[in-house]
Amino acid sequence: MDMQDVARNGLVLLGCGKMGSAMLQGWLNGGLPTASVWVIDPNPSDWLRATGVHINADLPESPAIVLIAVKPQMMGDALPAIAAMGNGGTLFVSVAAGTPIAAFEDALGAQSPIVRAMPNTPAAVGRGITAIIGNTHASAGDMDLAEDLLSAVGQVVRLDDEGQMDAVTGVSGSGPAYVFHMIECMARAGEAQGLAPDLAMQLAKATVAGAGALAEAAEETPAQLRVNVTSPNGTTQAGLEVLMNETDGLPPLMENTVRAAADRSRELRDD
Ligand SMILES: NC(=O)C1=CN([C@@H]2O[C@H](COP(=O)(O)OP(=O)(O)OC[C@H]3O[C@@H](n4cnc5c(N)ncnc54)[C@H](O)[C@@H]3O)[C@@H](O)[C@H]2O)C=CC1
Ligand SMILES: O=C(O)[C@@H]1CCC=N1
Repeated sequence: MDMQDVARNGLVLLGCGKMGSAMLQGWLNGGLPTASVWVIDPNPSDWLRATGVHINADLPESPAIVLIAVKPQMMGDALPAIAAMGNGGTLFVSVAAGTPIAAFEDALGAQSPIVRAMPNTPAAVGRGITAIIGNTHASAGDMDLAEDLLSAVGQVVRLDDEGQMDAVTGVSGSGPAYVFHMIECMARAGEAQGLAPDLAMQLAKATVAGAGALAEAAEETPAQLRVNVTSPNGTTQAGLEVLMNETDGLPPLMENTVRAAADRSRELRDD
């Protein structure tokens, strides 16, 4: 099965909030026909209504893919709507944080191919990164199909152990929020140094976006790129002495941040 089969047999999206919309936007931009998409969501957004996809309509009996993008806490209410598609040719892909593959096998049938994925919201502009792992019934073809689908909205990496998903969630699933907060903080700090709010925000956004693009494109490591900015005894050195402090700078703060998110992912499994 490939993306043409997805267009032919249909894609069902269970839950289309922030993450579901980010991915759907990427697929529609990439050419997936709206007529091939069925969304189940009790509260469809204006954006979703305007896309022209089927919303809360009769579902195809055997779609190529069901993408599950509801909150982990809503899973029990939401899964019965798609349970009849289990144990057939449909591939289930869940992006829910915390919810383990075993929970989907219980709800959708032990023979169902299931891929657990952790994407992130830059998928909306084709710049996401998604980690995936399949259950024993997910064939090589199923994994390739999941990778094809998710590659349409950014990079895909495969995990070999479901236990890695909590750490992945702490780094890249939640990570965009850390970076957005860094933009907010840089802009606020610029204001504190006398810049107008709009200018401070423009400088902060462009700096984070440009540094990210350079980090991705350059041959050098991020550490070397940092050194390239840092003139001896110059301004960057003065700033980094605060930011890189091992006691109260970014290293312990980021370690605690990622740990807290990963711990929460572990807790969600047990909720
Ligand atoms: N927002 C993010 O950055 C990321 C979110 N995720 C995961 O994606 C999933 C969705 O998260 P968000 O999109 O942020 O949440 P959200 O709250 O924006 O979207 C959830 C959607 O599910 C719908 N919904 C509620 N009950 C339903 C039901 N019974 N049947 C069908 N739809 C139902 C809601 O109306 C809403 O539109 C979560 O499991 C989360 O862990 C994963 C990676 C990143
Ligand atoms: O905050 C959350 O629980 C979800 C999972 C990763 C990003 N957002």
